[in-house]
Amino acid sequence: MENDYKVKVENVTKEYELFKTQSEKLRSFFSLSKKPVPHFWSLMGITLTIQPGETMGLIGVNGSGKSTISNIISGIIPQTTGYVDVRGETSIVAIHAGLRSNLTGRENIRLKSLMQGLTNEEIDELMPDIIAFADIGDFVDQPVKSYSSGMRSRLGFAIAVHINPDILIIDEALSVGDDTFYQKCVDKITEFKAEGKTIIFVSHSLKQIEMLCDRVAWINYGELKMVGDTKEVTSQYREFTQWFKKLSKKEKHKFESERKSIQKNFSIQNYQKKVTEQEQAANPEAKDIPAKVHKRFYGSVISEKMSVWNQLLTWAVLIVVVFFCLVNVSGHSLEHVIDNPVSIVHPSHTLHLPGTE
Ligand SMILES: Nc1ncnc2c1ncn2[C@@H]1O[C@H](COP(=O)(O)OP(=O)(O)OP(=O)(O)O)[C@@H](O)[C@H]1O
Repeated sequence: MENDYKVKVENVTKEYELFKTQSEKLRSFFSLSKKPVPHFWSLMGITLTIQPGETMGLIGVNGSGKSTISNIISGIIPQTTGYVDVRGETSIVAIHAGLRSNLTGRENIRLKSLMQGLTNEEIDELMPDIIAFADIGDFVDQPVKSYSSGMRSRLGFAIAVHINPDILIIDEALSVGDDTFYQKCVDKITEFKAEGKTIIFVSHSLKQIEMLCDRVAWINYGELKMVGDTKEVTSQYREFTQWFKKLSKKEKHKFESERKSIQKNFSIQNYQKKVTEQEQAANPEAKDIPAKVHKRFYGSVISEKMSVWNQLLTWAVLIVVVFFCLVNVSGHSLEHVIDNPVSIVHPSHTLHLPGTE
């Protein structure tokens, strides 16, 4: 059914600005810098629907955008353009996301559970089960920064499956655990599937994908190359990877740099125009397609740059704060400074250092 979905992403893109320093990033945020910054489009228009109870696999070579789309769906990062509708609570298990390094395992369990809306009493009840599932011994009271990647994954997985999310997103988290833990996770995922939960499963292991997924989406250098039946998509992907492996080092490099160059030079305006034209061709009667496409592209996105109004407001607040600080330091009353503005730079009292007149 068209409307009976758990996750829907339409024409989703993600642009990164490749700043060299933090100050360059800050200057750009306040639109203070005119220096052009190289751009990279990690996603160039992904459209995907995931049904309730479905386990959707995400495959693709390194850097193709699997984690980016998973993070957008789980709300960790915003999309640059496009429509994202997620119906339910998500919980993501990823090697590099979700855990605070300076907090202990136990503190992370509490924090993540609180963020998921659980009460302290519910967390106290769940804590022993989560700790038992993670099976990381005394490390549970150590800061997460001291954990190995396998231990992080164990803890992340244990938390994610116990807080009972509607949508479980597993991003490469099974690849770092040992065999026993891997089996435990597979059993838990199978249990989740049997309960009718929705799962997004990112993996480089086609064996895992084939064992667990109902459908698979192949993300290829920021684009959705193929989506469909697990066997069909994995077989096409295998063909591609076998073809790629046979290339010489130079050919591989050429292929990858051509793809990356497309991602650097992607134009969101041209993409929007293309989508509009395609939809107009499919439905020539409809008059409002450009407006609908525009709304889908920009209707639910948060700008990562400050708008002109916000910039003006920020400057106004800053000026007022500085003014009041100066009035305070000058020692004059506000009325006095308003009547006599120059007095703001002539303090009402002079500091005398000890031993001086
Ligand atoms: N914060 C960022 N700033 C700049 N570029 C980024 C950032 N995060 C991701 N990228 C780029 O976006 C592209 C997609 O990254 P992503 O991590 O989504 O790929 P992936 O398919 O999950 O890769 P892998 O299989 O290696 O985990 C990569 O080229 C990556 O370098």
